[in-house]
Parts: sequence; C-alpha cells; structure tokens
Amino acid sequence: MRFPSDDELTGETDALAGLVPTEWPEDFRSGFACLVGRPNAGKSTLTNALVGEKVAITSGRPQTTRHVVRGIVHRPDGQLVLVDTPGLHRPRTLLGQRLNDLVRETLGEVDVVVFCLPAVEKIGPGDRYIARELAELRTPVVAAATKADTVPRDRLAEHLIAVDRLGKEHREFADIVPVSAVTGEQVDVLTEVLLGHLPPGPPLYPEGELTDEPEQVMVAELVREAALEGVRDELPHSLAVAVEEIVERPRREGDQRPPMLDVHVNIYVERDSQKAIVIGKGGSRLRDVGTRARTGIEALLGARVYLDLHVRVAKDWQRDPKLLGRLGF
Ligand SMILES: Nc1nc2c(ncn2[C@@H]2O[C@H](COP(=O)(O)OP(=O)(O)OP(=O)(O)O)[C@@H](O)[C@H]2O)c(=O)[nH]1
Repeated sequence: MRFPSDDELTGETDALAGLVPTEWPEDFRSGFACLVGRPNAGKSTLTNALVGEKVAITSGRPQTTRHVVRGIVHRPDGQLVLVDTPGLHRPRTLLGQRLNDLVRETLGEVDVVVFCLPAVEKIGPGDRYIARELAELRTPVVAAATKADTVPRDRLAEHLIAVDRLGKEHREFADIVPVSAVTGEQVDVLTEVLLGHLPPGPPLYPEGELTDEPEQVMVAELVREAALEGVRDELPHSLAVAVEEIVERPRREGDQRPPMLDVHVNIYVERDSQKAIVIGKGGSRLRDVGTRARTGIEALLGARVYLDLHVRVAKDWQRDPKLLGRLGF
C-alpha cells in the first residue's frame, strides 16, 4: 500500500532532468508573486494564462519556498514563481482567521502581489476589505483588471478609474493592468510589469518546471473544482475536499499498461441540503463530478484511476479545529 513515485508514474529514471541552469543573463530577475482577489475574481484562470499551459505536477524536489508553488513563468529575462494564497476572506470563522494569518504571512514574503479586480463587477466591500489588508504591507501591489474581454471599452475605462480610486483611498497601486486570461490580451504586458518588480537574481527552478504542488493537493483541487462547477454561488465556501488514500492496485508481472490507482476522496459539506445539491437527483450530479474529476486526475498522475467519492456532512467543519487540520488548513 503505497503511492507510486513520480519516476514510476512517468517512467522517467532521471528525476532531476533539467537542472537549474548554471548560467543566466546579467540582468535576469527572479522572485515570487501571489494572486489575491475575492472569490471568482479570475485568479486561477489568470495563473494558468501566465504560466502558459495547464499547471503540471512534478515532485520529489526540495522546495525553494515554504509556500505551495502554483506555477512558474519562464522568460528569457526572468523567472516568476506564482505561489498560492488561500482566498482572502473576512474572518467570520476559525477557518477565516487561520487563512488570514497565512495570507498575511505569504503576502509579506513575496516580491509582488497581484490584486485581481474583475471588470465585469463593480468594486464592492469584499474588494475594499482586501485593499485595506494590502495597505498594511510593504510589498508592491499590481492591480489586474481581470476579465477585460467581458466589457466594452468605455466600461473598462470606468473600471480602471474606479480601481485607481480604490488604490488612492488605501495605498496607491504600483501599476494597473487590464488583462483577459481568456483571450490572452495583455497577459504578456502583465508578465513584463510583474518581472519589473522582481529583484535581480538567478533562475530558481529548471526550465520546463511548472509547479511542485504535491499530488494530493492537486487531486483534491480537481475534485473541488468539479464539485463546485455550476453551483459555485450556492456553496462557495461550504465545501472542502480531503483525499483519504491513493492506492496502487497490484499488477501482474509484464503488464505494460499504465498503473491503476484507487483514489478515495471525501467531499465535506456543512448541511444536508448542500449534500443534496452536490449529489443531485438520483446521484446524477455526483456521477458527472466523478467523471470530470477522474479525467483530470488521470491526466495529472499519468495513471488509470478508479475514483471513489463520498459526500459527508460535517456540521460546522469550518469551526472544527480537528477537521480543519485533516483538511490541510
Ligand atoms: N470572459 C472571461 N472569463 C474569465 C476570465 N478569467 C476568468 N474567467 C471566468 O471567471 C470564473 C472564475 O474564474 P477563476 O479563475 O476560477 O476565479 P478564482 O478567482 O480563481 O475563483 P476562486 O477559486 O473562487 O477564488 C470562471 O468561470 C472563469 O472561466 C477572463 O479573462 N475572461
């Protein structure tokens, strides 16, 4: 009963293929950035657009940072490492408080913060709360007017003015960049702006490296994404996912097919009504969730997967320190 190593999954023997380069241009810059913004602000989509491909996994390498790396942007003149921050929320629950401590710590340690403010929505109390928090930091903050493709130019201009005003009310933004992660418009500009905020230094990761997020976290996230699809508004923060076990099935000698993994996952919700939403009529929605998540997990792990999903009601899981610990908070 063990989780197969990366080597076994990819068939690669040289896990360190592509070492960190020993030579780099004199004016090379490298460092860390964090994307923040209220839920649905476009952080994940923008991360993928900046990295240029869907984040892939690699592991078994010491981390340069204590933080979870979401993606790495490689450019001839610099390297930008995007690290994860859990959502920045008003601390209403224990989860909120813990997240916020973690968020503050992370934000204080990166070189630049990207504050995502979607152009489709008016700036609201949630954004102001984050702006106030960011004003406490010394880290430069770049405001990204995300989802710029969704509004006409005049609305975008109004949004940019509102973003500028928000900065002036709290702490002026180092830059304001409209960007669309979907059309790719201005993604390069944003990358350039962010690189400009990094200190001079050597590349931190080998070229080709995209992220070193542990498999279990990535698997949990794929399930969470699938489970929230279409019901994000109803269950935004009431759903947590824990990967209980990933077990490789024994194989007959000489079997050339990819390994078969049993992946056991619990989805936690807070109320029976939420459980019903996740499961759907006669279990139809949960089956779809499973199919979607399984496809992603198979691509991620390079293995065939049997995905076993259980939806459990854990009343007030957000306030239960033991359960929070198990869920990785
Ligand atoms: N049209 C358009 N839609 C976008 C863009 N970026 C994100 N979206 C959509 O906006 C929704 C939310 O995007 P996410 O990237 O998941 O947002 P997030 O900030 O990571 O959300 P949380 O995980 O809830 O914090 C998704 O449906 C995306 O497809 C964009 O540039 N243009």
